[in-house]
Amino acid sequence: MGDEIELDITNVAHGGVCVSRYGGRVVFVADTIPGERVLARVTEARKKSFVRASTVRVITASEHRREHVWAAASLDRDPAERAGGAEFGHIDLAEQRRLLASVITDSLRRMAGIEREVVVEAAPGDDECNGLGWRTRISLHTDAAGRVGPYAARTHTVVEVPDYPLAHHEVAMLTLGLPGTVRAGQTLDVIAPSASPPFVAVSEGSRGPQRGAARIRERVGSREFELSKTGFWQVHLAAPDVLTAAVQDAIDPALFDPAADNLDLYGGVGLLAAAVLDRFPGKTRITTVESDVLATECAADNLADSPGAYAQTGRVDRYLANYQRGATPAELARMRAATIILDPPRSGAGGEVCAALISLAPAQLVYVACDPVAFARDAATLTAGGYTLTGMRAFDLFPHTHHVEIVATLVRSDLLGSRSVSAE
Ligand SMILES: C[S@@+](CC[C@H](N)C(=O)[O-])C[C@H]1O[C@@H](n2cnc3c(N)ncnc32)[C@H](O)[C@@H]1O
Repeated sequence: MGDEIELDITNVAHGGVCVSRYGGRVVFVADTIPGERVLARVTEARKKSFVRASTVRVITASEHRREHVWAAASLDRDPAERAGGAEFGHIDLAEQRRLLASVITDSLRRMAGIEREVVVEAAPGDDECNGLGWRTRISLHTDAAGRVGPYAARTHTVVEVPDYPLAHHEVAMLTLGLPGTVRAGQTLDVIAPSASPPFVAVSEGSRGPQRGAARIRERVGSREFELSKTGFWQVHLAAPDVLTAAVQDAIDPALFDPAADNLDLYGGVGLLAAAVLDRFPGKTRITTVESDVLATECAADNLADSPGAYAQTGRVDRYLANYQRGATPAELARMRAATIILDPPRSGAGGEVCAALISLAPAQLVYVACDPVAFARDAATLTAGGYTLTGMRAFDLFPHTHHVEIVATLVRSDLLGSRSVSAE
């Protein structure tokens, strides 16, 4: 710990760090780029197999190195004081996307044995503003010394910063007038919805505020969605539109049966169910399954104009297990004809949910993933269980960070090339 060592950086790893080797051990190095030689300080050495380090000085710079978009996260600060949340901000945007693509490709090859190239696509408008101003939500924290700010990278240490260049301008404006009477251990969620006034929600602890009945509104195309004040919503300004269009494109229309038991798993307030209903208007049936009661109530209201839409509160694993236990032969047939959208949290759907999906055997899955490694693990299970990855796109919905969104189609392998599928 604390040693400074010279390292040749060979590769990018998942999590916004790069890889080097030193004395036979793998080193995960922050704030660098493959191809660079850097002086790095060891910040964690608890494990035998690897250590962590942060770049202190660049000895040989990559051609892709740029001045960091956020001075508070740059090499000018001591590693312990660098703001978290912009770990790729020193790399040009095109190279950031190539690195994200290689993490996706490598994960799929290594974990699922799937060879597939992918291009990480920019969100509309991001290239024009160098990937800044997209965050409609930020979480800040407070400490006993009276500091208010983000956590330093990979820590729970609050650091003060003079600006928030990734934040939407309404969020950035609000950070200038944060409540002056904060106490240690509070979280301040600064939020700029697209169809409600911006606001700050103050809560105790780092687990986010208690949700209340108060709602805000977000606009996506010609639709408006209600959600509880600090409920889940896509963070990038353009993400709801981008994901709506991507999910609509990802559904194979030849395999879509409006009368099937179509599902929007991890459905939140119904954004992706609405995408399905708008793509296949009329009598389409779809149920959102979401564990957050307030989000489900909002989903029911948001989808109320579609008679075939239903919102169910519950954990996805339990919902699928109950379905399997109680389904009639007709229901099982409607499930085999179904299109299932799933948009799980970062940890992915996991083995139990994938096993239930394999057993229920819906015609096609549209998997929206925010973690390439969790996605690759689930893709391995699903492809071993009778699905084929037929399409995959990736989107840079978190510029200057290591996060990336994947939208993939997995079709039941016996249906490949089918002209249509029906529950009848
Ligand atoms: C990535 S968000 C997606 C929400 C929605 N699809 C959207 O785009 O707005 C994941 C959602 O899954 C919910 N969730 C997390 N674990 C769950 C589980 N085991 N069962 C059901 N919902 C879950 C969260 O509350 C959250 O709303």
